[in-house]
Amino acid sequence: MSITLPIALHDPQWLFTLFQQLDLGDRFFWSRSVDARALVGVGQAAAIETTGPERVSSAATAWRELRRDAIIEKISTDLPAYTSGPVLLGGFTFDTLTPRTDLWQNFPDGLLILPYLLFHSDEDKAGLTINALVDATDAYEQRANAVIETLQRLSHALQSTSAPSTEKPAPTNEEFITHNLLPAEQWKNQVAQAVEKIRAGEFEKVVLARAVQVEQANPFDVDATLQRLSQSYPGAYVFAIQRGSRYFMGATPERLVCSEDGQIQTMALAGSAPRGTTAEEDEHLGNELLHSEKNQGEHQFVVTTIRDALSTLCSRVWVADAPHLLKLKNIQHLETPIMGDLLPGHSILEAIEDLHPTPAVGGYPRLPALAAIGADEHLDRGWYAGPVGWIGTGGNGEFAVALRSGLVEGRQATLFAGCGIVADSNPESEYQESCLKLQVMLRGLGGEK
Ligand SMILES: C=C(O[C@H]1C=CC=C(C(=O)O)[C@@H]1O)C(=O)O
Repeated sequence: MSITLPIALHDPQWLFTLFQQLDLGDRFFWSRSVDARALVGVGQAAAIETTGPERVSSAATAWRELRRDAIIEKISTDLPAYTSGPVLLGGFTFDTLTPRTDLWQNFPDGLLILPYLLFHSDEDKAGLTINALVDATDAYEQRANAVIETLQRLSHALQSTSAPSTEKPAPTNEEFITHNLLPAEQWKNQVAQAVEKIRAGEFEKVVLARAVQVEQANPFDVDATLQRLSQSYPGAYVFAIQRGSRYFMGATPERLVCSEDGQIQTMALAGSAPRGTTAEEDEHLGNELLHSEKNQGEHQFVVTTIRDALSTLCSRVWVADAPHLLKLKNIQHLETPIMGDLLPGHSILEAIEDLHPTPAVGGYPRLPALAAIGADEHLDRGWYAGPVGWIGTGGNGEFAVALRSGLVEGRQATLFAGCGIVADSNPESEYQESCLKLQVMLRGLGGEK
C-alpha cells in the first residue's frame, strides 16, 4: 500500500538529517541540484534482494510482482510527476565475477528498497510517500495509528528544528591518515601490463580502479559530507545508501540512464584532463582533451557500445555528433549525450541490464576486459562503478554510475577511482588522474582544505 501526500518544499539535506532523528531505520539520499530533483528515504516497507549475473532482471521480475497487488493512492494532483507512488531506491554491484569481501557486507549483488517514508521533490512540488506491506491478517487500525504517530513526529521535528544553514560546511580540522590498498607502484605496474595486453591485441580498452583507505580520529560526518558534495558538484548525482553503520556515498557525474514516459537519456563519459588554474590554462587543457587521439579513442568505445545496446531497446536512437567538455570542479571529461525512444513494454531496468557496464567503467570488448579486471585488479569493487538510483511506476526512473564514491563507516572510509586504459596510456598520468577523481570524496569528507 502506497500513499503520497503533498508536502511543502524542504531542503532535502534537512530531511535526511531529520530522518536520522526519527530513528526509523536506514536512510537513502539522491539529489542532483541542477535539475532540482531529490529523493530522501528512510526505513524499509519491502526490499528486493537479488544475486548473481541475473541480478538486474531478477529485480525487474520481483518489482513487477510487488506492484501487481499494490494499492496506490495519491492525495492530490499537485505532486512531483515521476516520483509519486511507490518508488524503489538502491543499486547493483559492478559485477558478479569478483569474489565479495567483508568490505561490502550487507551490500548484496542487487538491492532495491521500498522505503517506509519517502520525501521527493522537483523544482516546485514535493510529496511524502508512505509505504507499507499489508496482508489480510494485519491489525490495520494499529498499523494506521503507527503511521499517524510517525507523521506527527515528523511534523513536530519540521516545526521545532530550524533548517540547516545553506553554507558549505568548512573542512574539518581532522588529520586524515590515508593508505593505498595497493601500493602506487604496483597499480602503475598493473596499468603498464594492461597496456602490453592491449598492444598484444587481447582487448582494446580496460578500466582499472584503485582504492584508498582514509581514517581520522572521530567518526566522519555523513550529513556534512553530502552537503559539501551537493554544493561543490551541482551537476553531479549526490547519493548515499545506508546499510546499518555503513554508507555508500558519492557525487558522480555519470548518468547511466534516465527514463521518463518512454524517452531515455544516457551519455558516454570517458576521457579526462585536469582543470587549469587560470582561464587560459583551463581552455588550453580543454582543447587538448577535445583533440587528443588517445582520449577520443577511449571515448568512442563508449559511444559505440551504448549506441549498439540501445538499438535493440529503442525505436529511435539519437547520438550527438561529437563530444563536448563536461567541466567539473577539478577535472574535465569528454561527454556525448545520447537519447532514445524505448520500445513499448521496456523499462529502465532492461536498459540497465543492456547498458551496464559501459566501457567507461569496464572496457572494450566487454568480456575480455571484465575478465582482465577480475584477474588483475585485486580489488573488490562492490557497488563502486555499479548502477545506483531509483525506479518508480510506469518504467520511469533514473540510475547513475556510482563513481567518485566511497564506503564510509565511523572513522574509516574506503574511496574508489578508476581510469580508462588504452594502447597509448601512460601509467604515471593515469595515476595522477585517479588522484583527481579521489579528491571528490576526500574533500567531501572534509579533508584537503
Ligand atoms: C572510472 C571512473 O571514471 C570514468 C568516467 C569518466 C572518465 C573516465 C576516464 O577518463 O578514465 C572514466 O571512464 C572513475 O571516476 O572512477
